[in-house]
Amino acid sequence: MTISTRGAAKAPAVLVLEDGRAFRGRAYGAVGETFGEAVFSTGMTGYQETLTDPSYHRQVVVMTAPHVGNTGVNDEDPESQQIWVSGYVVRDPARVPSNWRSQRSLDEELERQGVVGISGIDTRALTRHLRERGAMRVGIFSGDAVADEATLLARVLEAPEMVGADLSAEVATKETYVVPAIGTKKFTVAAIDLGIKGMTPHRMAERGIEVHVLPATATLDEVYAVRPDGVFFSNGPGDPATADHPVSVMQGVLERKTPLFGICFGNQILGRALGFGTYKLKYGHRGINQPVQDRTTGKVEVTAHNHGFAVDAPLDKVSDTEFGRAEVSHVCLNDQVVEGLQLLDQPAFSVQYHPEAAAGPHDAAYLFDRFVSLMEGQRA
Ligand SMILES: NC(=O)CC[C@H](N)C(=O)O
Repeated sequence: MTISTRGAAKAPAVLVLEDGRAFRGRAYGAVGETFGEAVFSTGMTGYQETLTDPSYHRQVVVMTAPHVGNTGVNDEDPESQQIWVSGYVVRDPARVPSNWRSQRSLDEELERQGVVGISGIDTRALTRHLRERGAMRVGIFSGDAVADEATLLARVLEAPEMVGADLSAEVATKETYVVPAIGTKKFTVAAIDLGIKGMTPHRMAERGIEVHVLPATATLDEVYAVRPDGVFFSNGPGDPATADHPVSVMQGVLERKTPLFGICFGNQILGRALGFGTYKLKYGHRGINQPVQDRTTGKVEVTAHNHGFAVDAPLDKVSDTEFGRAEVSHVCLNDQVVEGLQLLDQPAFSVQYHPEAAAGPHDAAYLFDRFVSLMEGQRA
């Protein structure tokens, strides 16, 4: 076996936060420069699913797990056609990937896709900094891009902020495509792609749903042209306060009382469609072990998260909205953030986290069955 020396051969690199704090390490993946919002993920597995989740577009992901890349990269696990993170930060990359499914190393894959990363920095110190000061803009510079810190800081300060970013159209499909039902087809769902992960239509297909995945720009007429039994709004990058078009399409779906399900960005859009606000969390929830309570059953589930914004809805009362009574159905037990909404007078609900999570945990998979029940109820 050849022990790779790639990591050792890599160029010096520096990570500069917008408040001036800097960390020095070595290049990881592509050499060059990149910018984004610095966020940390606490997942110890599932790095391929993280990297290819379109919701991470324009974010530089800091892995709190110290050892990343151990199982290499395969062509089966990605959630989309490409890596979407704008940069990647790891403490100690695996020098030798080891897994029967591995086809190449993570370092090679990042390089192949032109994703600039940095390794060998104190990711604990960086994470604590982000936890105390909040998510902020960052730049990673390696090779010829390295310059004095004042120059690099000025470049970071020129990069766009996440607040106010309207990004769904940049990551969503341009053309409608269909994911066929597995086995007997029972339902048709129109899924609005705001940055959808591949596993989401798959989880529906497993339940006999034929999924028509529509571009983010789809109109209400285009949604109803597929004659849907249910409408789904996906996860996606950016600030939900900018998502005016999907909000108005969703309001049209709610007026028609078609069964509706939303995940993550889709939950924020339901919040807005009902008249609630959204706000930016200090540093967000990203990882695969977040405790959420389903208040409709009292059960606690361990769940996968990736959100930097949240819905501002009252936890302690039923709200009267334009579309009838609504309540907070799920809440995060770490910080009481709203993690789900449901309407009481019509078949619509959403969650802020990821029941489709390919890398697990799968505690929340029942939510897809809930969506099926709503569509069954409509037919009865
Ligand atoms: N995964 C998502 O859909 C994220 C939604 C939104 N971009 C947020 O950060 O909160």
